[in-house]
Amino acid sequence: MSDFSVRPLRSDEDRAALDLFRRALHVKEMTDEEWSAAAMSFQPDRGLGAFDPELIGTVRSFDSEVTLPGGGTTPLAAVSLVGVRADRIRRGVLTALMRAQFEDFAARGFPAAMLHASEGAIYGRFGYGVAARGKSIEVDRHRARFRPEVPSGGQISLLDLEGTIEQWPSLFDALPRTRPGMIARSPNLWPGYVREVRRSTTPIATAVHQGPDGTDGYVTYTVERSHFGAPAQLKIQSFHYASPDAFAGLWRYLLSVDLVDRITAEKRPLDEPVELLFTDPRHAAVQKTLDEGWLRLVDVPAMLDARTYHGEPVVIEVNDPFLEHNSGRYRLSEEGAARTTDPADLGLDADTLSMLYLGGWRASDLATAGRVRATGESALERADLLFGTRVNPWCGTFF
Ligand SMILES: CC(=O)SCCNC(=O)CCNC(=O)[C@H](O)C(C)(C)COP(=O)(O)OP(=O)(O)OC[C@H]1O[C@@H](n2cnc3c(N)ncnc32)[C@H](O)[C@@H]1OP(=O)(O)O
Repeated sequence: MSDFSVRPLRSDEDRAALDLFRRALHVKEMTDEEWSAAAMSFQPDRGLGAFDPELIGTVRSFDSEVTLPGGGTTPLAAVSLVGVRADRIRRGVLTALMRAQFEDFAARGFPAAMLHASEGAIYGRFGYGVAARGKSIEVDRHRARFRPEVPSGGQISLLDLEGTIEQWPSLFDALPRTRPGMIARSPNLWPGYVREVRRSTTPIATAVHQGPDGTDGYVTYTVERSHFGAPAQLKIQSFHYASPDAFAGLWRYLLSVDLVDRITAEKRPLDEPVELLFTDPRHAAVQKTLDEGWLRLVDVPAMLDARTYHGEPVVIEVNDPFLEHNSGRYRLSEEGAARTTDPADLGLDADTLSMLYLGGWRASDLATAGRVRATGESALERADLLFGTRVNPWCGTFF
């Protein structure tokens, strides 16, 4: 066990911390020019470093808010840039950084945190769970045909690169965040996206859909092929919409783009019905499903009380060894959530609670995998209904 301490990073240490993170992901350090652009993405005072006395590990976060089941929102700390120097791993550095970061979130009034994980085995021990999953899809453009009842959609207009960059934030912000798990995009996020767009070697296009009440959806994409005449792939990068008309209208547009063979999208909501647009649903194939958002309930009682529930009450017993003050029994009902001494219907660990919380998994399925311990079938049936949501959770923003 090495000796190290954790403290907030000073702003003059931010560049070294970002380079440390990049090296941990096997990416080269930044040039001066890259750093001056990257620095704009940093929310001040949100980095932590581990020192021995050199900088050996780092974590960062920025302020956001997340949509909850029932439509409410709550402040969320979005966690990113997690890395430990390769010669200092597996000595508890990340564990110490996670602990300090949760203390910081509690002090700042963030009851929940979210991240996208580089590997699936890292974060469960800290109470993060796969709260949202996404699917990668591929549409065969030459064979897919729209079913007759699919809405025809409204008017589509294309933005040029500068229009995309300028209008992107307002396009995103104007659309409702309808799914549990969707987060607000901090102004700090956009410079990073803009850098990627400008660096892209293929043109990035944004198609905007106009419904009866104005803009109600957009899709950003690029088309790639290895050489002229080779099969071309249209890659969807962002796709947000507020109505079935916009969803169908944008898909109609995508299939109309010339010189394209396949259309692909990654990490789309699991229940987004792309295949149901086509006469043969197999022409929209699901390639894989992946974790899309890892959630941590930092303040379990506050978060349990912040979402809505349906049906008969359930008492859960939460085991949270990393944030022990969250452990205990909670009664969940349509009236809300409160600590209780009543006997528990279900027992589960904090990471599993995160998986249930946004409605992305059923308690019954988690019980089948041994992640939920239930007193009986009726407890599971009640819990399935209680935690269930109308639509699947989805974060929809990479950070
Ligand atoms: C949100 C994001 O930014 S995701 C990006 C995460 N960063 C990376 O993937 C970069 C490369 N990896 C790293 O920098 C480091 O290996 C980290 C950050 C993943 C882990 O840091 P470490 O300081 O080694 O973690 P720490 O020593 O605290 O490990 C705690 C426990 O988690 C386990 N663990 C840590 N990383 C991993 C992993 N990648 N796979 C499996 N288990 C892991 C350890 O074995 C240890 O288990 P134990 O308590 O049973 O002994």
